[in-house]
Amino acid sequence: MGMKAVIVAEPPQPVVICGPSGVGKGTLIGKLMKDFPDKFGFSVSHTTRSPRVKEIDGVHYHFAARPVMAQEIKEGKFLESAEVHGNLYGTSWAAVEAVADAGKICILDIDVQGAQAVRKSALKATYIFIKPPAPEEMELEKRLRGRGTETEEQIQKRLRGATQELERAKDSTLFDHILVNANLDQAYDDLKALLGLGSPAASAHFNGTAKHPVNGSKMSSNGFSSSENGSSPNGHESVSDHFKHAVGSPRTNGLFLNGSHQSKSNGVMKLSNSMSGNYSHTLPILTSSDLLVGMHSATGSPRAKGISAS
Ligand SMILES: Nc1nc2c(ncn2[C@@H]2O[C@H](COP(=O)(O)OP(=O)(O)O)[C@@H](O)[C@H]2O)c(=O)[nH]1
Ligand SMILES: Nc1ncnc2c1ncn2[C@@H]1O[C@H](COP(=O)(O)OP(=O)(O)O)[C@@H](O)[C@H]1O
Repeated sequence: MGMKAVIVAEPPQPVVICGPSGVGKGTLIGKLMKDFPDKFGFSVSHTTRSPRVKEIDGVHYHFAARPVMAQEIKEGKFLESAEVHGNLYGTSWAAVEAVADAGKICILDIDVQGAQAVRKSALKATYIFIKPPAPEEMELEKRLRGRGTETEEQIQKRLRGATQELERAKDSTLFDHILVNANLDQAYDDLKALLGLGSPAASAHFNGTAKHPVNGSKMSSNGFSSSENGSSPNGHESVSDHFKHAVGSPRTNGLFLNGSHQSKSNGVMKLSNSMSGNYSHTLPILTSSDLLVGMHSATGSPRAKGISAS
């Protein structure tokens, strides 16, 4: 029997996390990154807003001057960008590729406009909206004040934005899952379940399109810079096979793409030999049109073109 080259199956598609300011996105993502550092990678966005005290350039955000970022957006370096609360925010292609190249699942913390743009882009992803418990605006205000990172004016801007985001998410077909962050521990467990971490049953709807509201109740913690202890939750070992074998997902340059690829193509594509599993070749990235060929073909379709044994 002949050797068959297949596209390496890992990692599965990126996860887009949205939700109003103060709902706990950063906190939940921080926990996920801390408990599963080898599995998830954070897409470090660019922003023109000023860093908060504990924020580190290149870790939480790439803090950028507006003219520089605006220019880079023009040059096509961004997968999406949006004006949020009076500042520019954007996801660079490099940010998601860095995570994909590391073989990890990319987590994007972006606003609803960003999520809509990603939906329209070539990147294939799973979309989760995080909601506060009722009364929603009051809870957000309490959390934002508790976080203590914004001025009064900024808090007001965020609350106005929150009302809009909650409204937009309501009837939206954009999100695959809606998760209520009432109790933090519960919400984190729910998030892990949605991501297929924990119970095999949970992973089944990871790729589903049905809305999946999940509830919890209350508690608090910090985001990335939190001082939570290092104990990992249960479920670490029972990571679903879904994460190890993303069957049939087209992968180009480390990314899962839907339609036409917009920019960038200077990386390498990892291929593995189906006989040996983890044995991998690299080949120069193909052109966009080459990448589209066979995108919808099943796993295992031979992609012999350009393979160079390494
Ligand atoms: N479109 C888009 N939104 C982003 C990006 N990075 C962050 N955001 C969103 O911008 C909003 C403000 O983020 P941030 O300034 O960190 O404030 P916070 O939400 O109050 O913690 C949030 O809704 C983020 O999800 C990005 O790269 N693109
Ligand atoms: N379930 C929760 N209950 C109460 N407070 C929470 C909860 N989740 C997060 N927080 C707190 O709310 C504040 C905002 O959370 P953060 O993660 O910064 O939100 P976001 O990134 O969505 O703006 C933080 O001080 C955080 O500790």
